[in-house]
Amino acid sequence: MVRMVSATELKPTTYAWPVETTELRVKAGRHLAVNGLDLQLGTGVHGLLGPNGAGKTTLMRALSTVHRPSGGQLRLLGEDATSSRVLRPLRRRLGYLPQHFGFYPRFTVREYVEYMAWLREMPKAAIPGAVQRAVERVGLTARADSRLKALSGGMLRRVGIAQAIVNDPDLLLLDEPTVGLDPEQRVEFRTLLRELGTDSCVVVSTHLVEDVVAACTDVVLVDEGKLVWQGLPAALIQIGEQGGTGDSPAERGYTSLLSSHRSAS
Ligand SMILES: Nc1ncnc2c1ncn2[C@@H]1O[C@H](COP(=O)(O)OP(=O)(O)OP(=O)(O)O)[C@@H](O)[C@H]1O
Repeated sequence: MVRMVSATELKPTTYAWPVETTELRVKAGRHLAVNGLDLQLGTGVHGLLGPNGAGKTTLMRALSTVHRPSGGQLRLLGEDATSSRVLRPLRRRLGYLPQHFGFYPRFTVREYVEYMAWLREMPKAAIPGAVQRAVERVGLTARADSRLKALSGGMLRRVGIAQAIVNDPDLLLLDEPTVGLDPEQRVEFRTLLRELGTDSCVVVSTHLVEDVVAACTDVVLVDEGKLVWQGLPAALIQIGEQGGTGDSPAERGYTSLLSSHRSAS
């Protein structure tokens, strides 16, 4: 089959990093949950790790443009994401699965993903095919016409992933996407992540270090709203081979990096 290549795909990329933050500060309520974060993320799958309260969800909300930073710089896909002028075209190129996403229980899977495609201002004629592809990619073809209220928690999470990828985003943000997925689905999801990361920037927030090692090209560790460490999964494993607590080298690498960061600060 011959695929049509759009003008957008042929346009040269004029930015070095799909995500670039400098001294980024973002509030959650009155709390400065992201507190001076410097980060550069390229094409690939970035696993965002950190303990409870580290600021991962707040960062994801800022990257998705839902939450406006209170200071510092945020550049997304080459645009200054703090400028309201660029938000609308920028949002068409983003995909976001929030930690808790709202939905209308009486919508079917297909109707919901269609609705999200429409909100992202996709061309009308492209929507039915894009919805079908997204639903197939998350393994929900057989349930495409089921109402959301009839789905299990893991299936709903997969619907959330489908709506996030329906517009083939250049920047895809997934906040704890594997919560509630059964082991078989998690393995399939890792394959999907690897595919998505070949030509876009994917940021996945998770507590599952093994998912990061299996599917990510880059590890980003944050604590108290700051960057603690960034590197290859293999480097995390290597650190874990020298010490730390946990059931796998990657987990030991994670705990070891966090404890040396905490004792240094
Ligand atoms: N609405 C709010 N008001 C005040 N503080 C908040 C609010 N939301 C989050 N916080 C605080 O901001 C910090 C970062 O929260 P955030 O949810 O971003 O962390 P997280 O890394 O996603 O945590 P988890 O792994 O538990 O999901 C925490 O200390 C949290 O208590």
